[in-house]
Amino acid sequence: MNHWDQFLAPYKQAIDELKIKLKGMRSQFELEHIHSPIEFVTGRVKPIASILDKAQQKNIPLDKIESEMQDIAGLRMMCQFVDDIETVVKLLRQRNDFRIVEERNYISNKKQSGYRSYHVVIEYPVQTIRGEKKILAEIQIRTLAMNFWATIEHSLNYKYKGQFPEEINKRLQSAAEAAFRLDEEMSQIKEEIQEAQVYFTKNKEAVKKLEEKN
Ligand SMILES: Nc1nc2c(ncn2[C@@H]2O[C@H](COP(=O)(O)OP(=O)(O)OP(=O)(O)O)[C@@H](O)[C@H]2O)c(=O)[nH]1
Ligand SMILES: Nc1ncnc2c1ncn2[C@@H]1O[C@H](COP(=O)(O)OP(=O)(O)OP(=O)(O)O)[C@@H](O)[C@H]1O
Repeated sequence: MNHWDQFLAPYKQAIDELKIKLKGMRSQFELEHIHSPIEFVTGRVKPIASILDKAQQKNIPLDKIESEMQDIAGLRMMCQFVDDIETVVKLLRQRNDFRIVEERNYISNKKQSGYRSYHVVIEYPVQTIRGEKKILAEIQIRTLAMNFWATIEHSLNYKYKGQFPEEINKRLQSAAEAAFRLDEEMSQIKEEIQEAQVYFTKNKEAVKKLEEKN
């Protein structure tokens, strides 16, 4: 096994386990027919090239990566409404399978780029054949609109390496503003949307039961 495979193994295990656990939270809401504050969950282990780039940019020596790079294991929890983010954060704070080491609120303090999200850094214990290993993981909690903007901006960042032409910069700022307004509009009609979703889920279940009968 090469050095990187060995180093990344507990991070991969943590992502696999946490994806199941966080998706499990959504299933529990569905089972009880209550609006789930979690729409979907994704996770990834940071690519090696990206770990090395970041270590170089932030002057992190290789033997400090483990303790200083918080996003080698990264998860994202997407929500329909801004209010749901707080609900999700509260649910994370209640859990006892990891410890929260830091929270960063880029919703009340949006970044200069226009980026909005709530970040929770956790210390997660991975059980290995050589005993327990605690690793850091970053959970980003955001609405679908915040995620849309961040995904597009991330791709453009990759292309322009952070140096956007003025025109693109302006468009990104106005798109961030539009995403913010979209979140506000959706919050205004939240109740209506949720009622429609419950109605839709119940209808879907009734059809399924009928199909099973026939
Ligand atoms: N698309 C996009 N994503 C961002 C932006 N800022 C932060 N992120 C995401 O959030 C992660 C880092 O979160 P931060 O809380 O800013 O972490 P940090 O250690 O202060 O800064 P980094 O050096 O960016 O890791 C990044 O790896 C991205 O996934 C942004 O302006 N645009
Ligand atoms: N917490 C996360 N959960 C899920 N996916 C993520 C998370 N963080 C980043 N990603 C995604 O993983 C892929 C690789 O990301 P990478 O780590 O190179 O980017 P980044 O997070 O912007 O990194 P950096 O902090 O080094 O700028 C990208 O598609 C990115 O959107």
